[in-house]
Amino acid sequence: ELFTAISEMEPLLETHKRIIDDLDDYVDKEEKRLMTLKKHLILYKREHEKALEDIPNYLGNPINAFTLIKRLTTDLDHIEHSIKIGTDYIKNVTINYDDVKYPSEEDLSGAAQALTRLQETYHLDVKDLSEGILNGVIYSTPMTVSDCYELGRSLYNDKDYSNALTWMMETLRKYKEENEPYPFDEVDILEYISFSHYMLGDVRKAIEWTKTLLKLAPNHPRARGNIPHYMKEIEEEDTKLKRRRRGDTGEVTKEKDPEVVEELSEYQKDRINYEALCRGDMRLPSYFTKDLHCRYLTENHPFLILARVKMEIIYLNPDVVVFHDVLSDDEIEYIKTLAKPRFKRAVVHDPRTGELVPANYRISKSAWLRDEESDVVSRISQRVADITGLSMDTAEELQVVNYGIGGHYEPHFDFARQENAFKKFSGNRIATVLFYMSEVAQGGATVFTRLGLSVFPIKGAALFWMNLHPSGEGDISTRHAACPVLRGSKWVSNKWIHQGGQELLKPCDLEYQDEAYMRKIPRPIPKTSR
Ligand SMILES: O=C(O)CCC(=O)C(=O)O
Ligand SMILES: [Fe+2]
Repeated sequence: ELFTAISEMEPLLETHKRIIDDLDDYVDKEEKRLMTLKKHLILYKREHEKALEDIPNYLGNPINAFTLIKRLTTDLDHIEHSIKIGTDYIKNVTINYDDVKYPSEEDLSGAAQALTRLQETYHLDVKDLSEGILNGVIYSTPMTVSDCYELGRSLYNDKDYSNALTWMMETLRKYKEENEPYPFDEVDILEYISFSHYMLGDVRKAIEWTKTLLKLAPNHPRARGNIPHYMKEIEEEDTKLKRRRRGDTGEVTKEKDPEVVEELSEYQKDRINYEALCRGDMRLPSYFTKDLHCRYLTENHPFLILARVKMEIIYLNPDVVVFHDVLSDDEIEYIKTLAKPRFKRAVVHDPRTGELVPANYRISKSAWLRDEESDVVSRISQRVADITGLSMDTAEELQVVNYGIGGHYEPHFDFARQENAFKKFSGNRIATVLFYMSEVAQGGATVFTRLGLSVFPIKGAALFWMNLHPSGEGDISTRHAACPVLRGSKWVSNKWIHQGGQELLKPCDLEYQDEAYMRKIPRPIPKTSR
């Protein structure tokens, strides 16, 4: 898949350029050929009109007689030849090359889902989006009618009927404004609209739109066939409703399981927080933020006395810290270059099978880098050890990540909740160091859904937090996510530190963590006006 990482999309621009050059050449040749044909045609028409004015006189002129015959013999051969060259040329034109990269249907569907994810998370207006407007600013060329149609179609095929409907309505709006030929027409758009309504359970709307369709195409076989089918469904629904009102449904109504409802609303709450945090629509109360501060980190390692690290405490209990300027631009470029050729689509643990599988809720590409393969990688590991005061003996390799269009990682814990999930490692993931290797033009924040904390990437900085309580139990308040990238390309790398080897070392500010149990986590305040 190319859509899962921006860096993988670069070769597509080369493909695009090649198609542009060849099409340019083709159109040029065709235009010249057609110009010649057109010139002949104009001449013929003019001559013919002249001839019709006075036929005997016209044909009586020997020159006219000759040119007419010529036109119908040799000229005709030339013209036929010219048309034939055209068709041969058309036949031989190829814009499908074997040696370049192409996106697949899966990429199209991934990119379509990414667009709707951005639309939903960042509350984007569909009309603005299709006109290429983001937050009131023009940021790309408007989408064409056919772009909107393909997007709607792809969403429909992915069974996302609600978004398919939104985009088909937008397609219809644009279609009516423009007057150009497309490989689809209004009837096709209307069919998607009515079907989407039907799939969403709104049969009445489905009928309404099918009737609009039938006005344009009275003999449309599917539409005609659907009307009685829809009518029957409405009738059945009405009788069911009447029976239910009379109380003679014969259905056994099950008691709702209160726990299931509870679980769902917890998830929904998390979801609402997640999206609001991604938009930067939450803030922490001032009684809490007043204790946050910046300082130089000089403890943990003698090296730090010489090269002090700028430390910004952005959350207390559990402590979330940003270390500034810990990676240089050169190191970042080096790491990116090393990782790129090894990129694979990020996978997650399937709790049912225990296998690693790609998932829609984690869209990115990543690669793992070992300390032994480069001085830069081992130097970074050493830096993590110096800064955190933790042992790297049992840490994972450096994971380099690039997010694609709308790339994200939905709320999760970095620690494992199953005993055997990290069997290769010594213990659970005690701490995370998340290096930001790029800024992100818009979106792409790291957010902590239970803390109400949004962190927007700063190139060269690292985010650090402990995933486990001192007891070794997972700290559920560390639930976090990577927000969808709205504009730009997001690069990060993860260094996950494990429990093994930390026994004798004192993790950073552990006293604070002990105190944490006593303190209540403040609830973030939603920003009322944006
Ligand atoms: O990219 C981010 O901001 C967070 C990534 C993350 O949480 C992870 O990879 O586990
Ligand atoms: Fe994470």
